[in-house]
Amino acid sequence: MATVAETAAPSSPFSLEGRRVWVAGHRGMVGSAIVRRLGREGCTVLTAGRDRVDLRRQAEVEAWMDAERPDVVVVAAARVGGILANSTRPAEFLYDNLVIEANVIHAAWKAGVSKLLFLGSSCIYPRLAPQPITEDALLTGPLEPTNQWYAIAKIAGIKLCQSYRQQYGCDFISLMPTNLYGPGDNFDLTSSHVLPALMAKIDRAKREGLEAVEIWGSGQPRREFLHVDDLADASVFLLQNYSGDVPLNVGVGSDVTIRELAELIADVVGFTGRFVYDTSKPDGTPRKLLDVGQLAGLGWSARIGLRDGVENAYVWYREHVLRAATSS
Ligand SMILES: NC(=O)C1=CN([C@@H]2O[C@H](COP(=O)(O)OP(=O)(O)OC[C@H]3O[C@@H](n4cnc5c(N)ncnc54)[C@H](OP(=O)(O)O)[C@@H]3O)[C@@H](O)[C@H]2O)C=CC1
Ligand SMILES: C[C@H]1O[C@H](OP(=O)(O)OP(=O)(O)OC[C@H]2O[C@@H](n3cnc4c(=O)[nH]c(N)nc43)[C@H](O)[C@@H]2O)[C@@H](O)[C@@H](O)C1=O
Repeated sequence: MATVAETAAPSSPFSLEGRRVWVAGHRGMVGSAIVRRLGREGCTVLTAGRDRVDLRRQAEVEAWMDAERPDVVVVAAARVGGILANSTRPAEFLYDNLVIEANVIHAAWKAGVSKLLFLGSSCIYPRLAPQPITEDALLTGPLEPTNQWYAIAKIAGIKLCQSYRQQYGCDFISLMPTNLYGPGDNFDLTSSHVLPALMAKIDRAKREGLEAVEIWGSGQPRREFLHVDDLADASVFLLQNYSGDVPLNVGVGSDVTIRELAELIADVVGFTGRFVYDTSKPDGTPRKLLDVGQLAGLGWSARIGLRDGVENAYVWYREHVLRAATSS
């Protein structure tokens, strides 16, 4: 297989300067990080909250696109959640994601958008894909049952980008980020991913003098964690430097067990108690380490190490989530 570096790097970078860039989902963790990062590119950032445009409504999406005429679209809006939300709300994760991405991608084609970036997820790959997972593992085996609904929707998003490229020549690209964390994360224990959930639980245990913190599952699954500011930087880099139909992996290239993650967070927070494993909760996929060779070949690598990133996220959590909770 030819690498993307051989086939898809444009001869000159796509300039964002002076462009109108719509970040759909700008209030989310990823969307807000991409808005912050675009602040350095000399473009006009366009945003519309759910109150203005419900992305599940095709007519609202097309009216917004007609009125605002973006040159570039970033699809960072989605129904997102951790293992529990994914497995208990399958209809929302499948329907919302299918409809949002179909509406935005189709409207972008109709409006003649020059470049579109679609965000997928590492959960699109087969549950037992060989590690580290290369991009060509897509659709080679069964999905992880806990998030198959979301994965199917994200695979459809990739195929939409590829089909509009093939039939209409649209420069629509897809990125597959690994598990993300950072400022703007969701700390609600019923819908969050593991890193913010453990940060909130461990911080509470420290403040309330609790002896133990509950961890779902066995603690043995491995996960790769990318700081959202690195993901935002990769997104801008790939808007400028990538024009291919391969959905590109974005990660750090190394992973940790959930137990190791909990120990790291405990060290950052200053919690010295125990962990208790609730094995009635699902482990999910045993491992999903991304192969980031194609991205490195194009010239981008992550910069924020896990400890530094967790420290940064913890500062944000204390300033924005805890402070808001204690002042209300
Ligand atoms: N978080 C992670 O670990 C990972 C995320 N990703 C991908 O990154 C992208 C962004 O995720 P993340 O920032 O974490 O998610 P968030 O939940 O933080 O943000 C999602 C955004 O989408 C908006 N949105 C959802 N539904 C609608 C709708 N019907 N109409 C308008 N806006 C809507 C939300 O609006 P509102 O604020 O009004 O709710 C919110 O701003 C997603 O595509 C996700 O799949 C990929 C891999 C890992
Ligand atoms: C990004 C990715 O995120 C999702 O996949 P996931 O990685 O399995 O999700 P997660 O972060 O919620 O869990 C990771 C691991 O951690 C364990 N775990 C321990 N204790 C807690 C805990 O307290 N909360 C959570 N959520 N998990 C916990 C948990 O049991 C699991 O073993 C996809 O659904 C999909 O949305 C997707 O794309």
